[in-house]
Amino acid sequence: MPSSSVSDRPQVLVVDDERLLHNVMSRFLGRHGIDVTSCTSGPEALDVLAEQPIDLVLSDFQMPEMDGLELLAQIRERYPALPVIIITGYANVQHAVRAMSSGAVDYLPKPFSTDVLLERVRRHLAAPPAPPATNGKASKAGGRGGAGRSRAGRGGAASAPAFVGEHPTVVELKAFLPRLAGSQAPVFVHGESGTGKEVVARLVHEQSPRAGGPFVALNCANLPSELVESHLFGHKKGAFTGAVDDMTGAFGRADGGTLLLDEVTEVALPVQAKLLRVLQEGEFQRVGAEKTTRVDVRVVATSNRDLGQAVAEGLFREDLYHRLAVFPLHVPPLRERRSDVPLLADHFATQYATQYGLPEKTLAPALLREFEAYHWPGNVRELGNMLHRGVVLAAERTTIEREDVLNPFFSDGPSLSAPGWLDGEDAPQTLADMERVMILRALGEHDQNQERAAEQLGISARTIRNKLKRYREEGLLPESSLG
Ligand SMILES: Nc1ncnc2c1ncn2[C@@H]1O[C@H](COP(=O)(O)OP(=O)(O)OP(=O)(O)O)[C@@H](O)[C@H]1O
Repeated sequence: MPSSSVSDRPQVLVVDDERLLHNVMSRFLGRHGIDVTSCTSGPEALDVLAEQPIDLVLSDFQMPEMDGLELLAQIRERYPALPVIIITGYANVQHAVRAMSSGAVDYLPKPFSTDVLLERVRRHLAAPPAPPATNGKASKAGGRGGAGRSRAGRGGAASAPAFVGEHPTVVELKAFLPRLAGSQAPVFVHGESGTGKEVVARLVHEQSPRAGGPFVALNCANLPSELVESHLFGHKKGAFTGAVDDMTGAFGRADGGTLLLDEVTEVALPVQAKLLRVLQEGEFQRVGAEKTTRVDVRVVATSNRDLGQAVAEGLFREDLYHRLAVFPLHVPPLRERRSDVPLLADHFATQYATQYGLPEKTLAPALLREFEAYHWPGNVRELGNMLHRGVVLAAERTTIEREDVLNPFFSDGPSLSAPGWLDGEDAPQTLADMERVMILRALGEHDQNQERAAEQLGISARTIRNKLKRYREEGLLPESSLG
């Protein structure tokens, strides 16, 4: 069993009942400067954790004595900040979702390549194992100490964006990112405004070998047409009236890193030809320059238009489409992942309370229910804005009430009426679903007053009570809305 004799190397604990895997992992990770301690069961793992500092746990999901989830729960309790990666069966999305929602930082579907293993392990450790001077000491000093390593303190992770969400589509998207991030290929992120496309683009950068390089974002939709080229490629002094100095464009600034081209479909056709050239040849000409400039830039492009459709409409070059859409990703609208609303609401409540130095807050249960039924045309951005407002107006209170976010003075208040609530994948599929959504909405609108909600719906309050009881028994009400 490898020991922690080289104390400033990262220490990984592998828990798996397959011994063969131990040898492979410890030899492979050892060659990359990471020490591995292995054991074959959950109870043994807890003993190891009590005795020696560990920076990350890799545990199998299925084990005879104590399964990976049970071990995860024990670790969360004893060492809340210690990162745990769960190894799941191939394509077992349910296991993956359960692992992530139980607090695993990641999951690794079997079989995995050693490259993927190393990439995941490195990502979740405090810092890349090399150079050693930046790792070890600091990570050990701030190490477990009985409560695991601080997640926020893990190198790079503090500044890394978090794509909050546990809906299966979000879990799958997040699991897919590291696989494409390692390549050089362009990524195209499609999704409605405010769904988190830029967050995804930043994650691609953070998880790529370019993470140490610049991340430059350029919104192509906001640029005056005559300046698009300058902003993209830069210009020479005197290239046109107003070009009083040399200017480095976005491609130049992103050299060695990642360039986000937001709303790429808004770029005019002639400029699209130049974009194609940079993507194909890695070189471009600054406006007014004779020489070409070479750059090493990874492009992530986003749009809320369907690229294929933009091509069909003649707005977007087909060859550029094929260049960009090597990895086409779709970020679903929030109404198609409503189960993430409580989590996101919590995330923003904490974020803004911390920002303003206000007490921690939760949403009034009735308001949360309304949020869960709302169709969120502005997606996550809209939810974030509502919480920003709610936190500020709730001020010293610890509960955000309906009036805090839906004040009649606000242009979007006082109702979270949802004309589009029948749209989207999460929309009610059966009459029973629809009935449930309507009952919950009516209760939300009437401050949980069952008599008034019943009156609005033309049913008796007793029916509402009975239905609520059944929804609870069938687990159709989120925990958060039981209060
Ligand atoms: N899953 C998420 N977790 C945490 N914050 C999120 C998430 N998704 C979006 N946000 C936040 O919501 C806001 C909008 O996200 P973002 O700018 O990435 O959306 P977008 O799809 O790029 O929008 P647009 O198309 O309008 O540029 C940002 O403040 C972002 O940090």
